[in-house]
Parts: sequence; C-alpha cells; structure tokens
Amino acid sequence: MNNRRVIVKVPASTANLGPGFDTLGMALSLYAWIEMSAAETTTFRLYGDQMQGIPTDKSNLLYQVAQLVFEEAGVSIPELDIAMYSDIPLTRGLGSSASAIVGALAAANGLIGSPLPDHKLFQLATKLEGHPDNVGASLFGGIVVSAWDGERADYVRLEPHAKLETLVAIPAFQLSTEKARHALPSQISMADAVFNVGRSSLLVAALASGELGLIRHAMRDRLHQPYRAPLIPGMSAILEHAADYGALGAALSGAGPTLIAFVDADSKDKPQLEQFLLATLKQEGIEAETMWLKPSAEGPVITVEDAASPAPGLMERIKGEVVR
Ligand SMILES: Nc1ncnc2c1ncn2[C@@H]1O[C@H](COP(=O)(O)OP(=O)(O)OP(=O)(O)O)[C@@H](O)[C@H]1O
Ligand SMILES: N[C@@H](CCO)C(=O)O
Repeated sequence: MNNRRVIVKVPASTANLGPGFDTLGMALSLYAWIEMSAAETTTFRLYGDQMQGIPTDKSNLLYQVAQLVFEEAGVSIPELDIAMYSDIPLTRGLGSSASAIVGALAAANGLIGSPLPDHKLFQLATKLEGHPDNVGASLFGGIVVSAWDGERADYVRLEPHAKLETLVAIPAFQLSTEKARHALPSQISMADAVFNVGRSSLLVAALASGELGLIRHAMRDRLHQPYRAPLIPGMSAILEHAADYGALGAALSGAGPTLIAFVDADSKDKPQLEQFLLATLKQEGIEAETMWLKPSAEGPVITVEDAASPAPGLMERIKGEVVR
C-alpha cells in the first residue's frame, strides 16, 4: 500500500478582474487545506461551515479528481482517506470549486511522487472547471493570464505589485457560476468586443508594468458585468463609485456575488471604502462580510509525510492559520 500522507494548502482566487472574462485570475490570501492518504476504505472528514452539503461518498469532487490523477499516471489507489477544511466561501465568486480541484490534483499527484508536471495539472484542472482563470491562479499563484481553446490551455504568470491589496465584500447569498453564466448573451457587438480587448490588454500591461494608476479605467467591462448586475443589487453603484472612495479599481469577483476592490495597501482611504461597499449593499437589503486580502504569491504548498508516523489531525495542524 502507498505509505505517504499529503497535506496541501491551496489559495482562493478572483477571476476576470473586470474585462478578462475566463482569462484573468489572481490568487488570494484565503485558503483551503486538504489531507490525503491511501486507506482500506474511503472516508471523508470535512470540517467547517464551508463544507456543509458537500458529499462524503465517492461522488465527492476531491475523490473524483484524485482518481483522475491516478488514471493519468497509471497507478491504482481506489480507497482514500480525505480530510478538508476551507476558509473559502462556497459559490460566492472566490473560486471554491477551483481550489478544491487544484488542491485535490496537487494532493493526489503528491501522494504518488508527483509524476505529473504542473503544466499537465493545469490542463486537467481547466478541463474540469471549464475555464482556466480560477484554476490557473490557484495552481500558479500570483496573477495568471490564460487562454483555452477547449483542448489546450496556455498561461503567463505575473508577479503582483507589492502594494496591491484587495477588499472583498461577500454578500450573504450564494450565486452559482452556472446561474451567473446563464445570464450572459450568446452574442455581443463588435463595439463591445473591441472595448473589452482594449481594457483587458491595458489591464494586463498595467499589472505587469506596475502602473496601478491605469487600473481604474482598465477594469471596465462590457462582456459580463452589465448582464450579471441585476443578480447583485448594489453592484453597479459599487463598480461606478469605488474609485471615488479610494479604490484603484473594482470588479465583480468571478461569477459573483462577491465584489472586489483593488487598493493601494498604504491608502488612507481603506476605512471609507469598506464603509461605502457595506452601506451600498445594505441599502439594497444585502448583508455582507468584508475581508482585506493580499494577492497570494504561491499556488499549492505541499507537505509529504510518512503515513506511518504519528501526526496531528488536520484541524490541529492548521489552527493558527484558519481565519473564519
Ligand atoms: N471542497 C469541495 N468539495 C466538493 N465540491 C466542492 C468543493 N468546493 C466547491 N465545490 C463545488 O463547487 C460548487 C461551487 O462552484 P461555483 O463555480 O458555483 O462557485 P465558486 O467556485 O465558489 O465561485 P466562482 O467560480 O465564481 O469563483 C459548490 O456548490 C460545490 O458543488
Ligand atoms: N470566468 C468565470 C469565473 C467563475 O467561475 C465566470 O465569470 O463565469
């Protein structure tokens, strides 16, 4: 029997960054942890509020993803002991599904001695998630620019500016990516396509060159945000006015409903910006939780141990790092 125990810490992510629909992603300093080892019988230990409703049988996404890795690598480990704790809220636009996919890929790969290179994990993750933006960020950390044609995913990773910080406002309701994608039109005008190509290109160049002052104009979007706005009351006002309250720029995070503002970490305007986001949502009857998050420079951090050696449980191991 395989005698390893693997623990993986994997970051949340924000996708699109405004105009880069299904293309741009950034890893955030909010994490999930997965522990995995071979077992006689498959068992799941899922901890924390975020894991409520997640299946604890072999239909579980983590189990399914692990089996895909074993299949690709030509090994057989049919029974697994899996534990997971996550600080990443489910179905809120912070890449919970991508972090689960990337965490499970990294854990399963680590369990069998890491035969699959990161590039292969990226292809698998993109196919599973359906788009490369969140999984690229969770897998490589930092800011990831990616493109996928349905077969092949390519990417470039950018180092986030040292002063870049984000404020997320997480509404107290869930919005599935599936529902938020259904709100999108099947066709757009040439004028809107040109608008987005310009903004997305400018945003990547601004992030790559550190010209943070350009972000405000570069984060504008006509591909998805206007169509999703009716699903998130208060969103339009926040995107329009966040810069007046000190944000470098603002966007819907992934498919929403979370809203994200990019901020200079040294800005004195941080309290008034936070107040503006909360008050605007409240005016629409929406309770929200805010969090200040930094870009996460790293993707999965993997620890491999001898499964026979004594070890603390997952919650004991991570207790100093958990935030929620
Ligand atoms: N740890 C997990 N184990 C199993 N399934 C998970 C796990 N985490 C997320 N999921 C699945 O992913 C779904 C959420 O994915 P969805 O794409 O709708 O939102 P998100 O990934 O949180 O946000 P976004 O993609 O907009 O950033 C959950 O409802 C659940 O089915
Ligand atoms: N690019 C995706 C991210 C959410 O999974 C979307 O906006 O639908």
